Amino acid sequence: MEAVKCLSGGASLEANAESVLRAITPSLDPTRHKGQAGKIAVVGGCREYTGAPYFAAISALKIGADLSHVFCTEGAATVIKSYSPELIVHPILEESYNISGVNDEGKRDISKKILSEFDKWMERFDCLVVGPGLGRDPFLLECVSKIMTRARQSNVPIVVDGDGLFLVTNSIELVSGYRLAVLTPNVIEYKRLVQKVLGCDVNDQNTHGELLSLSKQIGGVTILRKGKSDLISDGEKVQSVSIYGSPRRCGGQGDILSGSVAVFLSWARQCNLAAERESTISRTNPTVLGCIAGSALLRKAAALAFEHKKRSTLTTDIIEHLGQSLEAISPVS
Ligand SMILES: NC(=O)C1=CN([C@@H]2O[C@H](COP(=O)(O)OP(=O)(O)OC[C@H]3O[C@@H](n4cnc5c(N)ncnc54)[C@H](OP(=O)(O)O)[C@@H]3O)[C@@H](O)[C@H]2O)[C@@H](O)CC1
Ligand SMILES: Nc1ncnc2c1ncn2[C@@H]1O[C@H](COP(=O)(O)OP(=O)(O)OP(=O)(O)O)[C@@H](O)[C@H]1O
Ligand SMILES: [Mg+2]
Repeated sequence: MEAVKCLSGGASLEANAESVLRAITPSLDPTRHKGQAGKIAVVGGCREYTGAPYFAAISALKIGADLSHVFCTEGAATVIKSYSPELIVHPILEESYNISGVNDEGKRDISKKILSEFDKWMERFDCLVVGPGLGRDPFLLECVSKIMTRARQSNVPIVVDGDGLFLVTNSIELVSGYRLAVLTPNVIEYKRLVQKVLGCDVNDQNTHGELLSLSKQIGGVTILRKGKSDLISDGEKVQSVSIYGSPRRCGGQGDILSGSVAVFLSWARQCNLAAERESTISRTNPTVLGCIAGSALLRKAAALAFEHKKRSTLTTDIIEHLGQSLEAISPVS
């Protein structure tokens, strides 16, 4: 059966997400060492937000990544560490309010130090997630721009979400033409991107054409437009994931998605390299496969959590169902 079918024109076809999940999820081979199932880093976590980076990073582990790091501000680090001992937390980012008495030269030194701390780790990561709970502090965002540029130079894939999209929308050159970038905008983030990049308002009469144009205009980055159905495009075609999820719209579900996409795209890249037979999946862009798999798994976990918790379903309940949802599709043999 063809796992991924799609049309290149004005329509999208529902992706066969279960086949994608089965094809890219690696077996638990005893010869594999720690790290081979994925090393993910989330860049996010500031004075206001500690939940979002935690949701993204812990989701990556619950799906099956081996190591999950968080790069955040010092204040956020203690909080995130106390949520979970599983996460490796680096308190390296700085916000303006914390360095208000420092002159320009001092700020340049701090920025250099942040980058060199990050550099020690970067080449080890299979994917970065930039943005969950990052905040919008100008000094912090300037440092994160440099981190993204460095990741790009090293060909590390980047999933951009939340405040990372605020940064990228205002500095589109950070991702423009980078085929290993994935943008995961919600309704508002998508609207801002369309306005900035295409110079017009969102056109609900031409959803697919618009998504294709947006992706092409940014040089073929993959875009996952979140909504009632998730729409995914790398500028070649549009695919959708509409599996029934949950009617609860509690905050944090997008953060689960960004951590999940990071893991699945890393797996899809490994599996593409190893693929010998000419299947539809092996010919599909791994960033697109990662989006299809992440969207489908989140929706299945949300449906299961809702079955149990109904109106009181929270993001943490959905995270607890990620493993069970993946097991139902791709069981450990
Ligand atoms: N626990 C945590 O730490 C969490 C932290 N998070 C982090 O927060 C940061 C900012 O992210 P964000 O998504 O809140 O900001 P943004 O996109 O500017 O939206 C702001 C406003 O847009 C509106 N709005 C939203 N959806 C809409 C819709 N479908 N249709 C219509 N309107 C809609 C809505 O406006 P309102 O209804 O309040 O008028 C909303 O207030 C980011 O870093 C993220 O990672 C979150 O991940 C959550 C969990
Ligand atoms: N109207 C909807 N019906 C069904 N599922 C939806 C709907 N809107 C969003 N979703 C699902 O919830 C997931 C998160 O999308 P959402 O728009 O809530 O992201 P977000 O605003 O970035 O979330 P966060 O609060 O984490 O920032 C999407 O992958 C999508 O599958
Ligand atoms: Mg979000």
